[in-house]
Amino acid sequence: MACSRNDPRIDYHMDENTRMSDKSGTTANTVWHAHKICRHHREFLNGQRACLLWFTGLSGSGKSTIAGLVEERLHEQRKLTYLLDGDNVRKGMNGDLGFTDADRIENIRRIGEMSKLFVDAGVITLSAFISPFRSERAAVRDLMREGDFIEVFVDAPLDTCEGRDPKGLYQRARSGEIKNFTGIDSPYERPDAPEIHVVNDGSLSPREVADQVVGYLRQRQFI
Ligand SMILES: Nc1ncnc2c1ncn2[C@@H]1O[C@H](COP(=O)(O)OS(=O)(=O)O)[C@@H](OP(=O)(O)O)[C@H]1O
Ligand SMILES: Nc1ncnc2c1ncn2[C@@H]1O[C@H](COP(=O)(O)OP(=O)(O)O)[C@@H](O)[C@H]1O
Repeated sequence: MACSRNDPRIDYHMDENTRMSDKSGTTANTVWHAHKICRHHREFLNGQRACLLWFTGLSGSGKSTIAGLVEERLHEQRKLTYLLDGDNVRKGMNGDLGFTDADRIENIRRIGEMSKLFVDAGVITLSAFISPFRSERAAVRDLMREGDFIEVFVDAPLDTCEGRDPKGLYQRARSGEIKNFTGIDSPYERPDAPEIHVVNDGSLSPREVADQVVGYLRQRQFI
């Protein structure tokens, strides 16, 4: 399917929002290069509207499970997706970061920038990270174009998460073996106004919860 420069469905103006943020000012002597092929061309090619689904919640709340099921549903509908997941990213690009507040802030900053690149590639991006601080989630939202950032609060009570404890981390945090564990001795700031708030306390199956997220995407015509 060709994408000509006369296609009325495409906004060919350079997207200001594809510029990387520079809070430190260290890129003052670099100049943004506007390439001919932009996000809109890639979305056209992919036959979809890109967005960022940002899953936040306690460890064990079900972020990975729900995000994975949502991705499967999208894949079945021939949508191009990519799922960035806390444990996986920390094994690679963010392998140098731990769980102090400062490291979590840097973790989310890098993931926000990376998510933005995926969205710019025209991909429906799913990012599943505890992302415990409101200010960092707001910073990622600010990186994105209005309407592209969909915050999904995976809400499960701490005692439910602790009861699941699939990796035995809560037990180790309670015994003091792991420090700065979210919900134990490190804070989790609940979202004030997430686009999607799913309660994943076990009263619904993961599939039913994932359906709520897919329903939102359908209702808002992302898919
Ligand atoms: N101290 C501490 N606190 C919270 N979580 C811990 C900790 N140490 C290791 N883990 C494991 O790391 C996963 C969370 O990584 P994230 O990158 O999502 O965390 S954060 O957003 O930077 O807060 C998290 O994965 P999930 O359980 O999938 O959330 C844990 O497996
Ligand atoms: N709705 C649910 N009902 C029962 N168990 C669930 C539900 N959602 C997730 N789980 C289970 O809870 C555990 C933690 O889920 P996970 O997706 O790894 O959470 P997170 O990524 O937030 O740490 C897993 O063992 C998963 O199978």
